[in-house]
Formats: sequence, C-alpha cells, structure tokens
Amino acid sequence: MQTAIATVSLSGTLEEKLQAIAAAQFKGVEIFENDLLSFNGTPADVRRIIDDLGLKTITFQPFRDFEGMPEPQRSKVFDRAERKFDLMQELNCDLLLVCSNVSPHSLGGIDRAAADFHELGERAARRGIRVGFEALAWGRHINDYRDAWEVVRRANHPSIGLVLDSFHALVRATPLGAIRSIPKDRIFLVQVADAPLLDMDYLSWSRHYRCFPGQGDLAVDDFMEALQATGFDGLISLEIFNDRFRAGSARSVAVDGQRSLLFMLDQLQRRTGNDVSGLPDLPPRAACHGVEFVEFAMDERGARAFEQVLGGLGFVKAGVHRSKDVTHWRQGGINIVVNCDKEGFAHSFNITHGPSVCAIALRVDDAPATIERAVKLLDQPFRQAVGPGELDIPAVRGLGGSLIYFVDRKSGLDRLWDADFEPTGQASGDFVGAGLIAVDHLSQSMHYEEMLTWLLFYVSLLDVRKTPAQNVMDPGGVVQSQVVETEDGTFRLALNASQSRHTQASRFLTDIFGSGVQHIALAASDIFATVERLRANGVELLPIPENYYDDLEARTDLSAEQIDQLREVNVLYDRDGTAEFFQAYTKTLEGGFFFEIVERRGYEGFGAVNAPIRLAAQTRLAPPPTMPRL
Ligand SMILES: O=C(O)c1ccc(O)c(O)c1
Ligand SMILES: [Mg+2]
Repeated sequence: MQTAIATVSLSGTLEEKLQAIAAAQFKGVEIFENDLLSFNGTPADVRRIIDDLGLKTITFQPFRDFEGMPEPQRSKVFDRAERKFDLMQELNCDLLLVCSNVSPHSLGGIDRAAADFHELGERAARRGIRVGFEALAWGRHINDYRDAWEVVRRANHPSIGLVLDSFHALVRATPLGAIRSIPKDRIFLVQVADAPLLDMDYLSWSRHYRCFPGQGDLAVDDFMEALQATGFDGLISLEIFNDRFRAGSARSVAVDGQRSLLFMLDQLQRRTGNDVSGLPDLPPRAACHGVEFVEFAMDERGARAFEQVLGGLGFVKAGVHRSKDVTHWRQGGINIVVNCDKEGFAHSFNITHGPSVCAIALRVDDAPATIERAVKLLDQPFRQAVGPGELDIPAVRGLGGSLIYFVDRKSGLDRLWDADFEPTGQASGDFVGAGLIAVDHLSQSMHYEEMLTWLLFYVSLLDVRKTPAQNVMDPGGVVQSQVVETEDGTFRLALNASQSRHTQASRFLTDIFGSGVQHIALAASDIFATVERLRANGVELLPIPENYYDDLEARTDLSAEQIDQLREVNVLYDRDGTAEFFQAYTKTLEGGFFFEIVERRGYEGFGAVNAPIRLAAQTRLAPPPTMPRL
C-alpha cells in the first residue's frame, strides 16, 4: 500500500506542511483547496515545491455540492469542475475528490447522481483526470458508502471511482461487510481517521475531533480488515481534522501520522495473517512487565532533601554506582535511582528541569527487539557512554526529553543492580521498609497538544491498551486524563493534560519547564500499616477534608469504625462492586512532584471519584499565584 497524508491534518503554511510531510517520510500528499488558495504563488509553484521534496500529489480536494443539482446550478457546477481540472493540471494531480452534496438545493435520486458523474467522467477523461466520490456522513442524500458505491457503479465510467473514508462509515455504524465485495480497482483512494467516541453531530465531530488511527475509539481495524479482503493495494491517506493538531507542531504531528499508519498496518497484518505490501518487518509490540526503576535527576541540595523523603517512605540506599555519583534506593520491588552525577544526560536534564524524573525503565521480554520496533516506528533511540564493565541499557526518548530504558533478562540487563552498583548491605533479605511493594502506576503531565502524541507512542510500542479519556475537575480547570495499561495491570501509566494554565497539571509544566512524571503511585500490601510507619517516620500526608468522610458515610456501607480509620490517616476510598481501593498522598515536594500510596483489593481503576478531592486538597496547600489564597 502507498501511504499519504492530507495537508488539512497539519498546522502551518502550505510550505511548512509539505516540508513536515516529506520529513516524516511520506511520499504522497492530499492537497486541500484552502491550503492552495491561501498560498502566495501559482499552482505551478506548489508543484515545484512538491516535486523538490520528492512528494506526489495524490488528490486535490474537496470538490463540494456537485451531484444532483437542478439547473442553472448544474451547469455552473460543471463549469466550476472544469476550472478545477485546469488547476489540477498545473498542479500535476490526476485525482479530484468529490464529497457528497450537502446543499439544500440538491435533488435526490441515484440515477440522476450517476448521470452527473458519468458526464463528469467524460470531461475528466479528456484531461487525463480521474474523479473519486466520497459519502460524507452528513451528506444530504448520500451519506453511506454503499450508496456512493451504487452511484459510482451506475455512473459506469472508468474515470469515476469510489473514495472510502473510515470516519464516515464508522461514526454512522454503517455495516462494513459491503466493502468486501467492492472491486479493488474501483476504489481510487482510502482515507483513514479515528476519533474518540462522542455524542455529537457528525459534522462537528469530524471537523474538530478526528485523530490518527490508534488514538481514538473507532473500529478502524475492522474497517481495514474489510478493505484488505478486497485485495486493495492502493492509496491509504490520513485525513485528520483536529483542533489539537492545528495548534501543535506540524513536524511532530506528521511523524505521529507516519507512526500511526505503520502501527495500524502492522496490527492488520498480525490480525489477519495476510501480508501488507511495502510494510517494514516490525518486531511485535513489547510485552511489558512493570517498572524496573525510576531515575531522578538531582543536584546535591535537591538530593539531600529527596533522600530524606525516600528514607521516610521506607526506602534504603541499596547500592552506590561504581563510577558515577548515583545511588540506588530500594523497597520491595521498587527501585529508585538518584542521579547527581556532574556529567551526562541526567545532569543536563537537571539543569533544564530542576529536580525531576529524567528516566523510567520498563521490564520487557526482549530489549533489543523493543528498540528495533521503536526505531522502525520513528521513535528516537538514545545512547550515552558507559563505563567499563557497566551495562549498556538501550533507551528511547520519551515525554519531555526524558528517557525510557528497556531492561530484560534475555540480554542480561536484569544484572544491572549488581553490575553497575556496589551494594551497601542495607537492603538485606528481611528488610521490609514501610511495606511498599511495587510501582502501581506513574502519572505524566503534558501539554494538551502533545497528549495524543504520547498516547500513540505508548500504544504503538508496548502491548498496552488505552482506557477512554476522562475529564477530571481541578479547582483551576478541567484536566483530561487517559490511562495506558497492560492487560495484567503490571504496568499502568496515566497521561494528564489541561487547557487551563491554572490546574496542578499545567502548573507542574511551568515548575519543571516541561512535561514529565508528576507522581508515582506505590502499592502497599497493607496501606494502614504503611501509613502508620510513615507517620512514625515523620512523613506528612495530604490532609483530606472532613466533608469527604461525611459523604463516604452517606454513599457507602462502610461502618463508622471503618470510616474513622480512613479519616484518621487521610486515606481515600473507592469501591467497584466488591473490589476496594485505598489511596493516600504525600504532600507535594519541590518541583510539584508527589508520591501516592495505594492498596488494591481486586480494584482496577484509579479512584477517579476521589481525584477532585485530592486536587482541591493539593491546591489548598499550594494555591496558584493567580488564585486568591484560601
Ligand atoms: O468536512 C468536510 O467537509 C470533508 C471534506 C472532505 C472529506 O474527505 C471529508 O472526509 C470531510
Ligand atoms: Mg474524507
């Protein structure tokens, strides 16, 4: 298959869009009429830019309100088509995309539409041009690809073919089975787009919320499977109208587009067992078995304060790096690396962002294969010098310029703690600390415009699923939150972003000059025993208001004693059927980072009902400068 992207999907001027498209290794481009109209030059100038970038214009679009017009509009619309053919010849484009008529003047009738297309086919053929017909989900008479196909079939002209667009078919829940029997050579172009599930009119949904395959909730895979059954091997193009993409970086959105197509086609091939031509051979998505370590980039002053917090939480210094100013802190299956070295990646990261998480390491089955997949998906691999005898742990660039390391047993990378660190003897076999056992989840705060980028990054590289996006109320605005997690829950990551500058998530971005890990949730085997230990160690937890516990009494069947126990230690509670969830928070540290302590009793969520309570409590302790102090 040949892949392409529409200029409408990206921000910037036409020239910037085209450069971004070429840089992201696309070969084909759909030119949107508005991008051409607003370009300060002739279509021939655009053609030269496209040629110089090694691109090809696969279609010019959209041509609107064509079929089924009464006279005198009918003659006018044919004149308009001839003018567009002139322009397309100058542009060197041989496919015009006609989308179904939305005009109240249009007359229905499939034969009338077919006759119009037959005539358009005659005129187009004289120019060596072809015309593709696409059903818009909100078309006045034709809004179903099966009707558009019937028009094309009856037009019975070699220059007239069908354009399929996954969005229009999927949002109307049009059965996909009929795609399978369309002759592949009659499909001139396939546009793919995903979208979140929303209860909204089709036009607004389409014009503002489309996203790349893999970023939304539509069954794009089913659409592609039906298409593959036709043997179609032609043009697949991304046509994404999205407000975030319009506000984002054209370069990075174009790379996301390429990544989404590779991911989608790789999934298709794996799902059906039928090869997709021209697709590079990708190792499978990496099975992830949790977080091996979290690394903090620190200066000396920051490290002293942070190590005190770690000690209070029950961590001990388990090892000291053999060649760098780096320490390893451990408790249960949780490893924290404190990096104060004056050279290398962490040091630069600390200079830019202050004390913050500069890397996470994930446990995978096969680290080299994970990196190979990442590279083929256009992720950015990372390497830095390693000391003699130390392990070279492969990594890719993650959120906010941080790193994601991959550690496996197969390559011996799980020897890391012995190979690179001198043990202190403090973390001996019977050491239990404060009863924290594992990293439950991480949360990363990011710019609103980059949220879909990172969502795609994780789902395309790792064998994780995404949960539907949720809105969480922060006293300073709405925060959008979405989780990626493995089937077995050993790896869970929440992505948070907000359009308001006043939310905790947005203020964190200002605090660390970038996106990053804002909190780490640690699992306790017995949260009440753990918070008791923390209290004895002098760790202050986030105070939760009385009202919360009064409400808990009203909405749950917990006994007064149970609620008193929660209230006493500032533990929040949620329930899902018989599954229970307990959570508590440390006060926020310098830089806006904090720890959460959780205990799951069969519970799979994240305590969404408690999030506004927690956010309000945090805001009370650290109100943003623009909000009145309470
Ligand atoms: O929103 C539109 O008008 C529009 C135009 C052309 C398309 O291919 C499409 O899917 C939507
Ligand atoms: Mg379309």
